[in-house]
Amino acid sequence: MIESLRLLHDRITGAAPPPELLKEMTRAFEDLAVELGLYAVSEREQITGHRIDLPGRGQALVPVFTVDESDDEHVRGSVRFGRYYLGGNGAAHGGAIPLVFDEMLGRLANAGGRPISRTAYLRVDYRSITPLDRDLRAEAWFDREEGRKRFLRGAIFDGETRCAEAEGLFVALNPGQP
Ligand SMILES: CCCCCCCCCCCC(=O)SCCNC(=O)CCNC(=O)[C@H](O)C(C)(C)COP(=O)(O)OP(=O)(O)OC[C@H]1O[C@@H](n2cnc3c(N)ncnc32)[C@H](O)[C@@H]1OP(=O)(O)O
Repeated sequence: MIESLRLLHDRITGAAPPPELLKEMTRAFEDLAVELGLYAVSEREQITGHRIDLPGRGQALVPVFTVDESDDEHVRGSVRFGRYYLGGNGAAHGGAIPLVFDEMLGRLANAGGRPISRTAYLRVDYRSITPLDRDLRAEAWFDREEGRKRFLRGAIFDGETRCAEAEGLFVALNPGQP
């Protein structure tokens, strides 16, 4: 379902249907929303975002980061920004790119049986435009650890071109911390 939703996001962003069809589709979306509302659950019971076996954890917010190889200190894979993430002139939106870094760095920060941490800061440098509809190489790695503080870095490449890079601080949560 989430795969279909991602496709729908891309198609809606890139389409200009006639008004009658728009009305018809709007009604269909509203009907779906009403039906899903009948099955509302708590955060703990929800499926999306909790399915680590599915692309993008089965959530539709963040572009899917596909892991090719990983260990406790490093992860390497690919990411593709669909039309939904358009900023302008074929380039991904500057707010969409940190979503990917937060996901990549955050998952690595919490990998290897480490206690759960949260993002304290995420700094992103945009080195070149990040093109849509291309498989981009994405990497994240541990830089250093100081007590509860975990410093991680990451980068996204289009071929040899460095599109964006990031540094994030993740702080391990104390017991009982939300
Ligand atoms: C299937 C599931 C998969 C799940 C896979 C999920 C992957 C996605 C992961 C996404 C992760 C997120 O987006 S999490 C959501 C976004 N982040 C948040 O909402 C976090 C909100 N902020 C907080 O909760 C808090 O500020 C914390 C936890 C980050 C830190 O608070 P704290 O625990 O009280 O600790 P505190 O004493 O303030 O700080 C500890 C040390 O860190 C330093 N420090 C703290 N913040 C900063 C900062 N912004 N910049 C510099 N340094 C900082 C302090 O100076 C201190 O250094 P020193 O004096 O010790 O040297």
